[in-house]
This record gives sequence, C-alpha cells and structure tokens, in this order.
Amino acid sequence: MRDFLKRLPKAELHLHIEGSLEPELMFALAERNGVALPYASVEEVRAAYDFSDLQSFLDLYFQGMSVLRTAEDFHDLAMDYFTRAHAEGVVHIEMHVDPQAHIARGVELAAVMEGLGRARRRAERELGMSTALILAFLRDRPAEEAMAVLESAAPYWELLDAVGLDSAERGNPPSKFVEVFERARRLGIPRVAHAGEEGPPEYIREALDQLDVCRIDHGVRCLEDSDLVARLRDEAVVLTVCPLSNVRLKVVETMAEHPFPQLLDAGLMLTINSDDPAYFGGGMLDNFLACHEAFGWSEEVFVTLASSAIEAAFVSDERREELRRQLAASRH
Ligand code: HPA
Ligand SMILES: [Zn+2]
Repeated sequence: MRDFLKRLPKAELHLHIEGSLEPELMFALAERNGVALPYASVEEVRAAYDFSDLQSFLDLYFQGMSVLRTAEDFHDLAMDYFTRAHAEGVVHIEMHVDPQAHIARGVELAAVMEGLGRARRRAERELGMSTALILAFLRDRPAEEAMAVLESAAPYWELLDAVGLDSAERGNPPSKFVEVFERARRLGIPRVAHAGEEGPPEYIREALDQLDVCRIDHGVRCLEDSDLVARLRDEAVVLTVCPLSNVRLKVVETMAEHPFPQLLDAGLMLTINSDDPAYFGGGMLDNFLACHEAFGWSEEVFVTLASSAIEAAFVSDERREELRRQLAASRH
C-alpha cells in the first residue's frame, strides 16, 4: 500500500508554507540572519511541538517563522518543501501564505512574493509540479488590516489563485471579514476559508453565505449539524481535511476517532492534506498512510480522494486534464 500511495499523484490543497519550515532549515536561516532562537538544538525544537490546541501551535508557528527575512529565505523555504513533497508523489501544491505575520516583523510583502514566486517557477521547471498561491488573512487581527493587505497586494493580484482565512478561529467568525472577501470577489479572486476546525458549524455556514467561499478548509465539525452536512453534500462543497493536524491540535484524540469515515459516509467531497507538515508529524504521504492504518481503506477510496483534489484544484483546464491522465496511469 505504501508504494501505491506514494505513486498516487497527489494534489495538496491545504498547506501553510510557513508551516513547512523544518527545524533544520529554521536553524540554518537563524544563523544566516543572526536571529536568536530559544532552542539549543533541532531535537529541542521538535520536543517543544507538544500542542494542547490550535493557539498553542500558533504561538510556536509565529515564533518559528521569525527566521524568514529575505526573498531568498522564502525561496529556500518553499523549494525545501516542494522537493520533499515531489519525492512523496505530490504533483500539485496550493500554499497559503500569511503576509500579515511577516509585514508585522518589518518584512516587505515584495520579499515574500518574490521569493515564493521564484520557487514556484523552479518547481514547475525542474520538478514538473504545478503550484497555486492563497493569500491568507489572520482572523484574530482586525478586518481593516486584512483589507489594507489586500490593497497593498495590488501588484500581485494577478498571481493570486485565492484569498483565505486562517489563525485563531474561536471568537473570530467569518462574518468579521465580509467586506474584505467582497472586495476579493469584485476583483475576481476566488475565496476559501478555514472553518469548523475548532469553531462551530455556524462558522462553516457563515463562510458559505457571507464570504462566498468555494472550499472549506478543515470543516470537520460540520458533523454536529445534519442540515449543514446535507447542504455541503448537495452543493458538493470540498472540504480540505488534515487528519494528522486534527490529532496534533487535539481536535480529535486519536486517528481511530477521526471523523473522516463519517464524512465519507455522508457523501461529502473530501481531500487529504498536511496543513503544517513540519509541526504535525508528517507530509502528504504520512497523512495518506495514517488514514490507511486507521481506517483500512482500499486503493479505490484513495483514488476517489486524490481525484476530488484534482477536480477542486486551482489549475488550468489543460493542467487538470494532465493530472487526470497521471491519476489514471498510476492505477496500472
Ligand atoms: O491549522 C491551522 N488552523 C488555523 N490557522 C492556521 N495557520 C496555520 N495552520 C493553521
Ligand atoms: Zn490550515
């Protein structure tokens, strides 16, 4: 099964590029930039990744990314992840980036976009991968700040495949960002949002009704509301589920208790994603393997999930056809 899952052409729709920062690269960049880290070793960093909830992770996530300062750093961060993902059979990656977390530290948006842009072009040229970029707003920051970031990103609007919404969910409902998402809609930029990870099903409804999103990131708590589940099924809304993330952030206690099988039984459109692979114990292949071990799914189930990701990806018609062909070929 491992060989099959590795060979399967996997499209990743939910990945925070800052969450792909492995401790080894964190140390290398800290040295390059003269940034002090509160850890003595790579082992110490990994030992600190013992989270009790989303906020306890976010604290270390924002601290870790403090080593990212220049365009070169963002290039190296993304290439490091793209190379690893490529080796696991990932063929397409849609990355969230959190500009506010960098601008607040005095890093210019231009450095972030230039570095990621260079890595994206290299991934396409050298690894044959496609990538997409999702500019995410930090929902625990004011909506006015998100609007200012969207406006300041004007030189890059053409490069954006979507805007997203992430960070601390509870107490920060999607409705807080109606105007920002309406602005994105008028600019013709697609929209996604994290909802129903730690927050209630109502936040999923708000994201659909008030932010007009085409996908829900996480969304696992929809199961608490049967009317909402029926709606997600009827409207074929894709959920980008992140199994190992949910366990590490204690959304669920164990993989065995993860509601992925119930979501599948409900007829929802689902995808498997890594979220923050450097922090949550593994990348795409590890997430696929964890599902195989916990749920004993057949190859057919994984093909269905991989196909859903291809169909929901922000890619051209030509690229989608190519990914469909790769998926069909991987089955022989
Ligand atoms: O899993 C997450 N949830 C919310 N915000 C995030 N930012 C990075 N990862 C996450
Ligand atoms: Zn996420």
